[in-house]
Amino acid sequence: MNYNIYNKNKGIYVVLGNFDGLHIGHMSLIDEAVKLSIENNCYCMLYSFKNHPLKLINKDIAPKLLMTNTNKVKTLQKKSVDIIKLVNFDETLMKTSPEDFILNLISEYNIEGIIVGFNYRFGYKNMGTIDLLEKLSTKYNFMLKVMPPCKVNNQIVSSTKIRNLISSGNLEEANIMLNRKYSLEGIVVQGRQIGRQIDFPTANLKYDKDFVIPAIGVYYTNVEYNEKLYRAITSVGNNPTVSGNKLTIETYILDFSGNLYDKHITLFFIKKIRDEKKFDSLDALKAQLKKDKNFAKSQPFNI
Ligand SMILES: Cc1cc2nc3c(=O)[nH]c(=O)nc-3n(C[C@H](O)[C@H](O)[C@H](O)COP(=O)(O)O)c2cc1C
Ligand SMILES: Nc1ncnc2c1ncn2[C@@H]1O[C@H](COP(=O)(O)OP(=O)(O)OP(=O)(O)O)[C@@H](O)[C@H]1O
Repeated sequence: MNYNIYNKNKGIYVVLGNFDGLHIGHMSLIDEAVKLSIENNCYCMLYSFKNHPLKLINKDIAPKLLMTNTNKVKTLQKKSVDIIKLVNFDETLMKTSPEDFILNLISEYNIEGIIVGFNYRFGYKNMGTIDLLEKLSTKYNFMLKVMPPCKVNNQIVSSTKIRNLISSGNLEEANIMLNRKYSLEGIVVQGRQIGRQIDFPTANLKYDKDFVIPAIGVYYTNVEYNEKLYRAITSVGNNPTVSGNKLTIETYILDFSGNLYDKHITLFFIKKIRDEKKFDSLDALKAQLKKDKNFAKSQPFNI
């Protein structure tokens, strides 16, 4: 991770972009960079930002995120990316012109090649285009590879598209574009303890509001706790039956008993089962939960 420990005489193939979610489009760039670096006895580097640029530029329209930096780094390490550089997107960086952005990069690192996607934009006000990057590659003598759009069902995969799919409850399609199951993680906190009265104790997730929350509804999920995986059903909702007044993410874990308060869990969202409903009684809710549980039992582990 630390460039200082690398051999500065060895060249670097670098991928540039935001990379929120590391979806299959992002991965096509990363796979290409890994391949080129191996073929040319160079390093492979991902150069990106710690914080989403829009958080600084206009925080009102900054998107909710798909992935933590910790998980991003873990995934990239598994992919054999040698150098992962996540820089702070600050005022100075924001005001850097497209040419200076590239100049800074090639003066700091021994860049052999740059790999970007077909729609990559860079520098102040996103003024840098692929056309400009091509000119700069000749001027400053680096190789440039522009990857074609990666599509699913004829739709171009993007972080924005995936965020919209998740927040509208289409986890199955989002998961195809991510090539993994969308997950949220956090600590389990106390709820109102109504669940246990109807034999469905639930783990209430203390979720981080910076990340994309799936649409209100009930989901088949898998839960990772203590390095073990369980089938589960998760409600994302306001719990109208018990007059809830805030959005909670509550999970009933099959084949599990024990105290989860203050414990860390990861929820993998696999598919939406149904919409949230206001039931006339707790018994009616319980009857529905039994059905949801039976559905989960019939599903394979899926992460
Ligand atoms: C899989 C699952 C599905 C649920 N579906 C609904 C629902 O459709 N309508 C509703 O009002 N509450 C629903 N709930 C929420 C329950 O009302 C809630 O879990 C229960 O009140 C327990 O809350 P507590 O953890 O605060 O004790 C669901 C909970 C789970 C785990
Ligand atoms: N579907 C795709 N196919 C090929 N390259 C892609 C694809 N999506 C993004 N890229 C490339 O990956 C890099 C990172 O892009 P970026 O993080 O902006 O992705 P994005 O998914 O398009 O995000 P957003 O939806 O926020 O615009 C860029 O070089 C971009 O061109």
